[in-house]
Amino acid sequence: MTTYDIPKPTTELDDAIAHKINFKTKPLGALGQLESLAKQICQIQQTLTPVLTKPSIVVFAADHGLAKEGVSAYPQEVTHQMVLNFLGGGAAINVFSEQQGIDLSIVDAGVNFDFGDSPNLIHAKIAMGTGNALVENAMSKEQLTNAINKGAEIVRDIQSKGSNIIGFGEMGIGNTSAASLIMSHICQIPIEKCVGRGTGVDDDGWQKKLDILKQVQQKHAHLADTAALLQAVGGFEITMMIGAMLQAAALGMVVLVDGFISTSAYLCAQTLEPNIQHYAIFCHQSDESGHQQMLEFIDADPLLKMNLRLGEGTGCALAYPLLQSSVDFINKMASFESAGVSNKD
Ligand SMILES: O=C(O)c1ccc[n+]([C@@H]2O[C@H](COP(=O)([O-])O)[C@@H](O)[C@H]2O)c1
Ligand SMILES: Cc1cc2nc[nH]c2cc1C
Repeated sequence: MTTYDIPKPTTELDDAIAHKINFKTKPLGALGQLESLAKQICQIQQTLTPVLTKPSIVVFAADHGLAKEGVSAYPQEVTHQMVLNFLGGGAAINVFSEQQGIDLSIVDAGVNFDFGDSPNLIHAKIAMGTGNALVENAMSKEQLTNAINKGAEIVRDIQSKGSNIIGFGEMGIGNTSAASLIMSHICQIPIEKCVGRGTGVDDDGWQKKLDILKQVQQKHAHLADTAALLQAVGGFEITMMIGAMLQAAALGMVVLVDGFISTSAYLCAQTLEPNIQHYAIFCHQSDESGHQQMLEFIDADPLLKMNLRLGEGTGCALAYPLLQSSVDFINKMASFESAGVSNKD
């Protein structure tokens, strides 16, 4: 599997960054998490004057063979119907990204539908959905490689148009099942702690989902590495997102991670290239029950906790103004010296 050379940002500017933040006109540390965010963005961009240019959100969409086992509260055709909704401008992510001035692209990574051309649609279909992981591998090795490479190519294109910050969203009926299986394997947490209600299955639906995912785990009991895991149970949107996240970090972009599924892709990316952690910002803690433990596993400090469980990159769009505030305060706030305010001794 292709991997990317992601440099650890140098620590050369760390003292100057800390000094700049600490001497703003505020009690020491009083801007809380906004300060660590500003520091991280300065480190990523290796500057004391960071900028966010052409913020972008990419929604990767795909269908899952496992959906036919009844692991979701909604039917599989909702995946393509929601893609049409994204293209028509009517989904939550359309509303929030427009509100924040964020460019939105929708990627057909493997939806079971033939879309025509549309200004915001990127055609990257690997297949009309994955194989049913209960009975076969979700994807072939070649499909895995193609998905990773395509994700990277999409990000290179977005970066070449001037973007230095990119949010990763997704849409795919059944994809909380794939994400739970990924989480269980990488975090070594029993599957019952990783399975949540997704789009809203009831108690019986949750039990059925758990039973099926246990059977999937038995079917794919021996997985050599992350590539084998993705081949066995991954989704095309999740896999393409991994290639995209790795490429974004390799290009020195700010990587915005959304909810449960987006973080499962990040888990794989971090397993492949641990240095991606320096570039990633975790936008929110989803209401999906496993997300908290997933975030704890990677020691992430999410910006928002709003009981969202939508996906689509909505958490990225909602968190974006906080990133803008962190960049603005470090660039625009007066220092004790420039404003003539007395500092503590
Ligand atoms: O982002 C999240 O944390 C999140 C949590 C629960 C559900 N979702 C969305 O719901 C869909 C998957 O749910 P399900 O029940 O079909 O597995 C998929 O389109 C996701 O974008 C997203
Ligand atoms: C309607 C609907 C919208 C979504 N957006 C992301 N996942 C979704 C799942 C459903 C069911």
